[in-house]
Amino acid sequence: MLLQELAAMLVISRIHGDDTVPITGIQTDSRKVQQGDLFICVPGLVVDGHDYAAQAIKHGAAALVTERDLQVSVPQLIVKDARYAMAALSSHFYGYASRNMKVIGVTGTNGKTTTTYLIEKILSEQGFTTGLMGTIQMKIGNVYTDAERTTQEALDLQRNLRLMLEQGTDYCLMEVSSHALELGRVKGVHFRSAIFTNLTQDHLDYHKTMENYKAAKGLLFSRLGNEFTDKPAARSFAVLNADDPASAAFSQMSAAEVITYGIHNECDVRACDIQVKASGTEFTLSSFAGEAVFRMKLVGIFNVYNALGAIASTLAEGVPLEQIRHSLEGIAVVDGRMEVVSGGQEFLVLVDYAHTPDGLENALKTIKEFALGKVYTVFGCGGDRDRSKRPLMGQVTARYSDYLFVTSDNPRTENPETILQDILPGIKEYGFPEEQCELIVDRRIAIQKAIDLAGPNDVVLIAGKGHETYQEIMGVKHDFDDRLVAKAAIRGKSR
Ligand SMILES: CC(=O)N[C@H]1[C@@H](OP(=O)(O)OP(=O)(O)OC[C@H]2O[C@@H](n3ccc(=O)[nH]c3=O)[C@H](O)[C@@H]2O)O[C@H](CO)[C@@H](O)[C@@H]1O[C@H](C)C(=O)N[C@@H](C)C(=O)N[C@H](CCC(=O)O)C(=O)O
Ligand SMILES: Nc1ncnc2c1ncn2[C@@H]1O[C@H](COP(=O)(O)OP(=O)(O)OP(=O)(O)O)[C@@H](O)[C@H]1O
Ligand SMILES: N[C@H](CCC[C@H](N)C(=O)O)C(=O)O
Ligand SMILES: [Mg+2]
Repeated sequence: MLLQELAAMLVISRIHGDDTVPITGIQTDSRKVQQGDLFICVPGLVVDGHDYAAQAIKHGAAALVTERDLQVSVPQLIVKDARYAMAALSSHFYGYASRNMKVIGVTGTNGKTTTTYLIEKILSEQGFTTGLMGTIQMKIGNVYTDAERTTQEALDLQRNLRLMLEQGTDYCLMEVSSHALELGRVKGVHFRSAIFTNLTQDHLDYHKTMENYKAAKGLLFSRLGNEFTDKPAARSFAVLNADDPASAAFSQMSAAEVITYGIHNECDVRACDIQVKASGTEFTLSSFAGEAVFRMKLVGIFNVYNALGAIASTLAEGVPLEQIRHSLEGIAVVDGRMEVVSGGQEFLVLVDYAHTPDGLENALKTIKEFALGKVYTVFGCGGDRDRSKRPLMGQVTARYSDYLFVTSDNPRTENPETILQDILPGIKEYGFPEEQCELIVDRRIAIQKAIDLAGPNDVVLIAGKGHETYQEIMGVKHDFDDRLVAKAAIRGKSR
């Protein structure tokens, strides 16, 4: 493709130098540039991509996209907004793949990964080829790769959507984070439907206020369904949680057909007679497509919400209710979400990815519904992330636990001890007994202690890391898997 063809994607742009230079690839990281690539200089929050232009040229960049004239030897496409250019040029370069498959986006504070997994299971069992993009991994065809981020940058995202299309993908299930919406990572993606799970506190380090955070989530819905069509395959749907107050605004800003789900408020797909047990969850579903009793192995009332979002969106795709039920009942666990660790012990050990105040409250409330003995909670808070959620996480764990082990969860560049001290005020404020709370920086020791203390009928919740297989300290990822550490602790339990 010639540089001039890409330049034509932006009205406000000008080329310095030869506009007929061929472009064979696009890169935004100078370290990855190869001969013939177009290097887009992105001004970041940490460094400025313009400072890496020389390195990109040294690696063979055929041209640059910049926000200012850099006086360089290669042709330059000067644009107003490099991030916008990244989305627009990548969409064009990779042939607008999302227009030729159905992309289902899931946004919300908690439940995105789970909901995408449930939908993926239902649709693949209908014989559709599915792709996944989210926190745990990406699936293209039958190949799974570990994910670095929940939602990729526009360049990688467009490239991967293209690869999915080439593998014959019918449906791409995509987690859409608020960072992604705010930073324009999904600009240009044509969404078939968008699902909203819930909005509670997280990421205030980045968004600053809950209003901004909500507005970022809203972007997904404001872009849906701008035309009516008599072709069912071309319609779009906004699938909203009727029990979350943010849904009203999202409903208003979307032109797509709205389908609501929930438990408490009036809605289109509703669960009632819910029973939560350690072995699973049961509920009766009433919907525009009929009624059915669901007996899921997934634990927790929050998983009823995730199931409802999945049911509503797949009913919209025309999947028969009975088959949705069959698929959902077949799912034993979503990796690292309320995952049972068994080593023959007389108490229940659960590894869960709850890493927000609301996520923890949901996980613990669920445990309280079936726990016969005491509840031991091992948890921490991520470094370089929303600090204001730390005391709130302390408070909520104190409310529902008998023993607390406050420990590290990816301190990243922060001092681990400081993070624990940020959590403590919430625990104290609740009036939690001091002798039942320990601050232990080493997560392995914290897990061992909780398991050593637990007795018959007790429950140990190890929260925050779920599927993660590392502990990130000072930019280094050390091997660490809560499930393996818990298993070893059960084996080594001091009697
Ligand atoms: C806040 C945020 O999302 N930041 C992302 C953003 O960073 P940035 O704009 O500050 O970029 P930067 O690091 O300053 O670099 C600027 C440019 O210089 C380039 N560069 C840099 C160094 C070099 O040697 N050569 C070079 O060309 C970079 O490739 C980049 O294009 O662009 C970077 C490059 O793509 C991302 O790595 C970075 O993600 C950071 C690491 C991150 O941690 N993001 C998290 C918060 C995130 O996105 N989380 C969400 C939500 C999680 C959830 O709730 O599930 C997610 O979707 O994962
Ligand atoms: N619908 C829900 N409502 C509240 N909490 C939930 C819900 N679903 C899951 N959780 C809790 O949140 C944790 C994370 O779930 P999941 O990974 O599905 O969310 P996510 O939105 O993908 O998170 P992330 O923002 O990290 O990508 C779970 O382990 C569980 O404790
Ligand atoms: N996607 C979330 C995951 C947090 C998981 C937790 N283990 C942590 O490191 O804080 C984030 O980046 O904020
Ligand atoms: Mg996720």
